[in-house]
Amino acid sequence: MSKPRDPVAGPNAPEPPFPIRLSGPVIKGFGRGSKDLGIPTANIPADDLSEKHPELTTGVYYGVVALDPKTYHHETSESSASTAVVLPAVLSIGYNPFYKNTVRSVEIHIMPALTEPSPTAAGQEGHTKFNRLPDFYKTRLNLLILGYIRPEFDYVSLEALVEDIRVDCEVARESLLREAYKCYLVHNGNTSGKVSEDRAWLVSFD
Ligand SMILES: Cc1cc2nc3c(=O)[nH]c(=O)nc-3n(C[C@H](O)[C@H](O)[C@H](O)COP(=O)(O)O)c2cc1C
Ligand SMILES: Nc1ncnc2c1ncn2[C@@H]1O[C@H](COP(=O)(O)OP(=O)(O)O)[C@@H](O)[C@H]1O
Ligand SMILES: [Mg+2]
Repeated sequence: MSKPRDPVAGPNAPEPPFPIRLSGPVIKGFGRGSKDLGIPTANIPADDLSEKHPELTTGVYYGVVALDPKTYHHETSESSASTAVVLPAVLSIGYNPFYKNTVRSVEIHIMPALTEPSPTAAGQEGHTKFNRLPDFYKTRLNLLILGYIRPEFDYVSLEALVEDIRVDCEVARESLLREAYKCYLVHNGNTSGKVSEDRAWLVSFD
């Protein structure tokens, strides 16, 4: 048996180089996320990543995302149609060693709001059902990466890869529930200037 993973990742407040801003239209990947793994990932272009963010090494990260409300309407949103909803996310940047890709990809799995029960919590009956939204290809996506979880690995089986991504979702969730991270997801009166600035960038789609 491998040893259990830490329930949270990274320091108690984001430290440089985080938060890192990434943005792009949602593009087609290899079509494996939903079909093979049952885990949809919104892919965004990775072309100018090494030039713009040389500090971003391959690996798994957590953060927060917003989708352009002009083309994506969140079903359960209480906000008006013109305000983007901010949701927690877990993402992988790299070559997916299990699939031996030759190009780097940025793939984001959007999780339910932290106020909702986690579909990926341990000890649930049967197969894990990962969060699924209506498709939003071509929609613009803004992402603030807030912390690093682990390197990318190769796996002995598809099941082992899926189980590690399930744990990544739980680690991301627990990490984002800390006050200095939660403030990116929910407004509270005393957010600092820098957090408000990053949040304003996150939900702006011109
Ligand atoms: C949180 C997260 C962690 C991941 N970790 C790994 C990993 O360690 N090794 C790997 O080969 N792929 C990893 N992946 C990538 C999956 O293999 C990938 O999402 C899948 O190949 C779907 O690709 P597609 O969008 O091109 O269809 C990870 C994906 C996510 C969302
Ligand atoms: N929770 C989610 N997180 C990310 N993408 C999702 C989610 N739910 C549905 N999607 C949709 O599924 C697509 C990704 O599915 P995936 O099987 O990874 O295909 P692809 O290989 O084209 O990226 C996204 O582009 C998006 O439109
Ligand atoms: Mg994908």
